[in-house]
Amino acid sequence: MGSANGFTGLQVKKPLFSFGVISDVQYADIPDGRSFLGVPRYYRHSILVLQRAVKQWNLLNNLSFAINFGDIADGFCPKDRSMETVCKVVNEFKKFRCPVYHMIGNHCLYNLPRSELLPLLKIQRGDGCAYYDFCPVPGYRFVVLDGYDISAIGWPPGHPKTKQAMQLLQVKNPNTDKNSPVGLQGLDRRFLMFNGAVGEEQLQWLDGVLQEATSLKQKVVVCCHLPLDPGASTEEALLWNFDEVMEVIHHYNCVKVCLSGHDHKGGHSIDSRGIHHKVFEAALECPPGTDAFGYVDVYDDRLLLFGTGRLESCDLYFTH
Ligand SMILES: Nc1ccn([C@@H]2O[C@H](COP(=O)(O)OP(=O)(O)OC[C@H](O)CO)[C@@H](O)[C@H]2O)c(=O)n1
Repeated sequence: MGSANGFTGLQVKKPLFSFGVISDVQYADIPDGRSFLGVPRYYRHSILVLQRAVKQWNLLNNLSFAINFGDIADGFCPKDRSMETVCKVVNEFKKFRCPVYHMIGNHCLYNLPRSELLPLLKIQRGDGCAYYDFCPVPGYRFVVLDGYDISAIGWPPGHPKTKQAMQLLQVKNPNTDKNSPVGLQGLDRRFLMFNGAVGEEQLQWLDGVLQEATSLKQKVVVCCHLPLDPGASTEEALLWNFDEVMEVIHHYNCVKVCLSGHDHKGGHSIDSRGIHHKVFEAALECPPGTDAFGYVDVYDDRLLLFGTGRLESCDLYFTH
């Protein structure tokens, strides 16, 4: 049996399908810098990581699609170069021979408004939201959440969703700089302007999708730029209403794995109901010559993640 951890048995079973993964490319044509916490960021090198990812995915020749977990261009990109920068990264993804499913992150929204960003990423719902689902095979469904549905970034200033987000931040974060977690305790440290929430309509949509998946006996993989479990992520990176989303997910047995980005160091946990949460290591934080991308082999009872470089391989065996 195959294993992402390098252990192999006698029988090699073919996966049902496979897909590529990469997160937080955050490319910009600017000198290297550091995160707020001092972690080095290699803005020009990150697109080389993406190029090597696409090369690997094409060479493998057995992937059905790839998923980009968001933040394709960095917020420090000069605003008059945002469009060309986002297009440059999207064009690298287009060199992959199969479909690429994108999701939006905070840095995407620092660069472009939703009205310009979503058509480039081929997310075309028509209402400005960026959640959707797809079925690569009849037995599996992927749900892509819009973690910035309720957000202080990305919607126009007077938009009801901007107002809702600002009201929540006003209550939850007393700091003048709403990106600062200073003084916030424990899980409350997630109430930062660079995070967001899944809105009521999207929660109802998620509930409907999981109900349908259950009746069709489909296994579900939930994808979101923002992590959904405190065990897999720092508190500062969590979706504001991760608890409400997980309440919907835990109502059903169909969700086996949740995948995300945003917390650049990566992480893994198994939550109280046995669901795996994997946070992908960021392409942006790979020192020159190193990588962070991978691919996933999907079976009936597990996902095997094969990471390259800083993206850690792991076996995600379903517990139910
Ligand atoms: N403790 C912090 C962290 C960040 N900021 C400021 O918030 C803005 C966005 O931060 P940034 O690190 O660029 O966001 P990423 O999406 O790249 O990374 C995700 C986080 O690391 C998750 O933990 C930026 O203006 C920062 O300076 C802050 O004020 N205080």
